[in-house]
Amino acid sequence: MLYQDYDKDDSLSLHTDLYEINMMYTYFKKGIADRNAVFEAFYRSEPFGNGFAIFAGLERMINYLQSLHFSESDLAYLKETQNYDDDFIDYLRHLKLKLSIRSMREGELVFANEPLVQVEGPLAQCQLVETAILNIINFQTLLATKAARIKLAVQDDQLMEFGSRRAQETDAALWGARAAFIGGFDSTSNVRAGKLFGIPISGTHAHALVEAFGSEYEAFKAYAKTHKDCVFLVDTYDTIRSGVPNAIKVAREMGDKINFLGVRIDSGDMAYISKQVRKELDDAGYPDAKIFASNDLDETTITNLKMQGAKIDVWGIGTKYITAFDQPALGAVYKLVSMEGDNGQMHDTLKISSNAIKVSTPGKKQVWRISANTAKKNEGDWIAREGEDPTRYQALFMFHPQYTYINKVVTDFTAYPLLHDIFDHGKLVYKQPSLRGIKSFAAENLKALWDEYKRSLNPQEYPVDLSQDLYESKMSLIQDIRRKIRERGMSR
Ligand SMILES: Nc1ncnc2c1ncn2[C@@H]1O[C@H](COP(=O)(O)OP(=O)(O)OP(=O)(O)O)[C@@H](O)[C@H]1O
Ligand SMILES: O=P(O)(O)OC[C@H]1O[C@H](OP(=O)(O)OP(=O)(O)O)[C@H](O)[C@@H]1O
Ligand SMILES: O=C(O)c1cccnc1
Repeated sequence: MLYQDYDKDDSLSLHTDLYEINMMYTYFKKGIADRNAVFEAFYRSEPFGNGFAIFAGLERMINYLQSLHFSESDLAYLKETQNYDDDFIDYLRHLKLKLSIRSMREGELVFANEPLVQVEGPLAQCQLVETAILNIINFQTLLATKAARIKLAVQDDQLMEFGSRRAQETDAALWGARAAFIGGFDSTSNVRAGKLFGIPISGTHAHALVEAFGSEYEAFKAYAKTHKDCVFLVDTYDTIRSGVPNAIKVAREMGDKINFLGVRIDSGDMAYISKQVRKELDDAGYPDAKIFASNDLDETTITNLKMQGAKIDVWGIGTKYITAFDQPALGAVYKLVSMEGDNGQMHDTLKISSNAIKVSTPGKKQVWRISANTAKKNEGDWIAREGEDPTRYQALFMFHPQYTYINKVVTDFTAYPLLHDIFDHGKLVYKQPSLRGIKSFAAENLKALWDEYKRSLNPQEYPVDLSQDLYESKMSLIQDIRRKIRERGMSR
């Protein structure tokens, strides 16, 4: 197939790893494809050494799941390349989403080892959607978290997202712009993201404009005559000697005909230069003109520049945001936690590993956020078996699932569940809030988090605890499996 034949790319159902369809085939042939199963997606450690993550990706996940079907061209391709029998191809032809899905809401604060998405339904369908779900939430959650880190560094300054040219292809630029907005950016330079998602778009101009006119004065003047809002890029030749004086000259000449919003610097020592530029603008009578800065910035450089007293008002962030430069993957996984057996009963499943952190927690679960009523801050999250309700306790015993001697009793608390129903047996039952709603939800959530979990360097570990019942059932399942392995003589 050539790129031109991409009109045949008429569904996202093959956006999965081959092994998922191979497993579906086995389940189908062995008659267990429609057995009920529960999978949960979670990640194992906070990205960027952060103290929290911001969940994102639900919008795209919903779109993907709603349109899930195998097109005739998908089926023809599978038939041509794989040795599947016709009855399986026919089964895929008639596949209709039957899954029940619960998920964190976009903009929710989430933490390592808690289920972010829970998929329940026919085993084969649960398996099919693994790759796309992980693909979507891994990227978008990682990026929304990176955005939140950058937002915490700039505090109340304005943040512009400039990443498209450096993103890992077009989808990443688009959904990365959306995740940036959720995490705290004010605007994006990506016009399509503006059109599709309603994110405010904004931009200045590039060095090319100055080079095209051959002089800063000519370029700024031409721009000013064609635009009301003007930010001039002043570092093409010499920021202090030529860029800023030319910007001021044009601003004076144009007077009220333009809004002289400020100047952008894109190179050099930004602490030193911004202070100089601030003085020039103030002395020229433009104290409200803002200083925009860009050039490989991230939360670390921003924090450092602020420490140096840089006079920067607006931050343009591209490469290091959109590529999640310091940690390019979140590493969320998708694990089977419960499965219908031959007797029709559901039983917990578990993946054991010699690495303690990789031992999954069995059973279908709910995550409860425990919030202290007086402080109005989160005490921690409490993962419980489905049906357990912490609100029935006056005092809640919370303990670290690995170091159980780290524990506390919480009284006077409010508990609320974080996993929400999205699909019920294939039917969408969730109404997505507006993107602005999601953005303010994220900001509100961050207010309920103690500062100790929000600092960018070595934050405190937020408590993600298991209920006593869940802890005990996990321990007893581990013992059971170990015993069975020993009895079968498979262990050393
Ligand atoms: N005062 C400062 N303190 C810390 N980092 C800074 C400071 N000023 C600039 N930076 C950062 O230093 C890095 C290196 O900038 P560099 O010197 O390579 O840019 P430049 O050479 O001036 O510009 P370019 O090569 O893009 O034309 C950039 O990530 C920039 O954001
Ligand atoms: O540095 P980022 O965080 O990625 O922000 C986006 C960069 O894109 C533009 O530069 P361009 O791509 O034209 O190249 P330049 O950096 O060499 O000027 C802009 O001037 C920023 O420097
Ligand atoms: O508008 C800008 O200044 C901009 C947009 C994208 C990349 N760099 C800068």
